[in-house]
Amino acid sequence: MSLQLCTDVALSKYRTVDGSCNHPKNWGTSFTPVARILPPAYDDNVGSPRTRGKDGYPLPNPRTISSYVHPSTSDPAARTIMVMQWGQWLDHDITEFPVVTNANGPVKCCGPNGTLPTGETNPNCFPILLPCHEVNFAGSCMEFIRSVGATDRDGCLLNPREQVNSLTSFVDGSQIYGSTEELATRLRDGTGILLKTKKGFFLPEDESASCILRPGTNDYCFLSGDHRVNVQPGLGAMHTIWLRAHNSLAKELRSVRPADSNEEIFQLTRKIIGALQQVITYNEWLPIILGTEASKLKLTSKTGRTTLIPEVDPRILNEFATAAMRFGHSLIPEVLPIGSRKVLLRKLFNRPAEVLENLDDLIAGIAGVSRVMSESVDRNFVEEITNHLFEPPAAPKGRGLDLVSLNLQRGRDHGIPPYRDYRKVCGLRPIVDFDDTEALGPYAAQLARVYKSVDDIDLFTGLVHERPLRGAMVGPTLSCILGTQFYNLKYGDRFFFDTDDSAIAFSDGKYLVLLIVSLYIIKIYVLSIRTSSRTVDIEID
Ligand code: HEM
Ligand SMILES: [Ca+2]
Repeated sequence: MSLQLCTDVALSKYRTVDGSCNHPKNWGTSFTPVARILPPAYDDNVGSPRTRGKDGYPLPNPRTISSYVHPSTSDPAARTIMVMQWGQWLDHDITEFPVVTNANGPVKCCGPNGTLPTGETNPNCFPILLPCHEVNFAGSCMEFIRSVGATDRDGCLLNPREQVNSLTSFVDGSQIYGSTEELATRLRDGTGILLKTKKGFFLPEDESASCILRPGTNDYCFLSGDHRVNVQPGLGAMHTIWLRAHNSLAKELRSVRPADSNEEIFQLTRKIIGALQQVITYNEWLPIILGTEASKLKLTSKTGRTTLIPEVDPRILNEFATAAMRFGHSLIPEVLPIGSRKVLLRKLFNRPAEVLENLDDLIAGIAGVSRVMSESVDRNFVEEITNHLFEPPAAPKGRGLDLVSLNLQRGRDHGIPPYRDYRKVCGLRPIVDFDDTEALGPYAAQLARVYKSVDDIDLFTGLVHERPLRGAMVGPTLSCILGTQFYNLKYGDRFFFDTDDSAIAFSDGKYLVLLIVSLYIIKIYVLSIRTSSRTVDIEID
């Protein structure tokens, strides 16, 4: 986008599709490099993954860490599945690291049936070698390909290596509308005010996507503003709700504002829908995750107006996307309740069928009707994601993935320094040893089964070991990283929903209407985020 265009857009009331022209340095634009809290810790200081601990010995194998210190124990929280679901939905508005692909699509880094690769592989292959005696996976190799490295104008990798966020970092509903002009155009229908649907109510079809369809049915893979829409039906349900929300609001606005152009109606609707993402995230979700820290950091926005702080950098922090925000994987329940059924997640990955056939039951289940809850944020992750992630149907046993191993390997791929360093940045005291249960939580000693030194603990593993702060779901370092990111995404966003910038702001009357509409939506879909009191007897403290 040229400077000239940005100057024009600067006067506009509406966000660009790709997030450009929001920040003076164009930070937060899709397909640009992320920022970091700390410089990377690559083995060669340039871009090779971090694989060695402080004494030069190899770091423990990610799958060994996953098996030994992240057991699959269930520990439901006092929160409905919507707390998990909103987290994933929100994450898909703000972060996605594209991975390296080749001309035929995904790169294969392992041999057939999980055997070790033989011969030459793509230089970006970084597969997870499975430990001996692995019982849950067939073979000895789990697929993993490195994230795309950002390049300079000459096409050379940045030194040190940096990763790219393919989305607008702003909480702006880009998972609904797309983060590139090309996708945004593909998602709009011929009326000019609506988003494309199938039969008026469902997401349109993505013929190039691969998902699991039942033979002899009308199932199809979804197209949306974020391509991960098909990952699991709870997420597909959120995409469907917000697609419908856009279209019904646009029709309402059309009838009350006959003089406005179609473009004006579309953009106004998009602005309101984007604002609602922020209202729910900042006023409902973050206070649940961060407790009183959310108001201490001035993240909640219930009265008054937000003043932009131009020095605040709204880019996504690498540590946030590779480790901190992935705390949400600990919230994932074993089953999704759908009507009277409780369906194991392994049977739901990449299957759009439940969204197409049982949307209402799916939403009711996520909203807590069947009393299946999100899991607590802790070192435990359900087996559905540690032993059966994306397991192909009817394949021989052990062909899935382990999300915890992927998270750890991704952190090393990105050269993320160890947990210890982030305690320091967040003003916390150093870890003493593996008996330091105050720093590392009640299971500190078990970390010694895999790590040689407390200085080597991977950021992701350290963060989910922390004891939650009082009234919050997360511990101190996790709260610090999440808090910093969401502060930056509020005070560095020229279009934050309650901005005091009169060129952009909703008028006082409209601001009030916005809060009322959001309350209505929260009531229907998200109110259930709040403790569903009768089921709850577990205090997180
Ligand atoms: C059933 C639900 C979920 C599934 C199946 C899932 C699956 C995945 C997978 C496969 C990845 C990529 C791993 C890699 O190769 O690096 C990922 C990344 C991620 N997940 Fe999840 N996830 C789920 C829920 C959540 C939730 C609830 C949150 C947050 C509250 C979350 C936050 C993230 C983040 C921030 C990333 C990094 C995305 C990026 O920047 O590329 N996920 N997830
Ligand atoms: Ca976004």
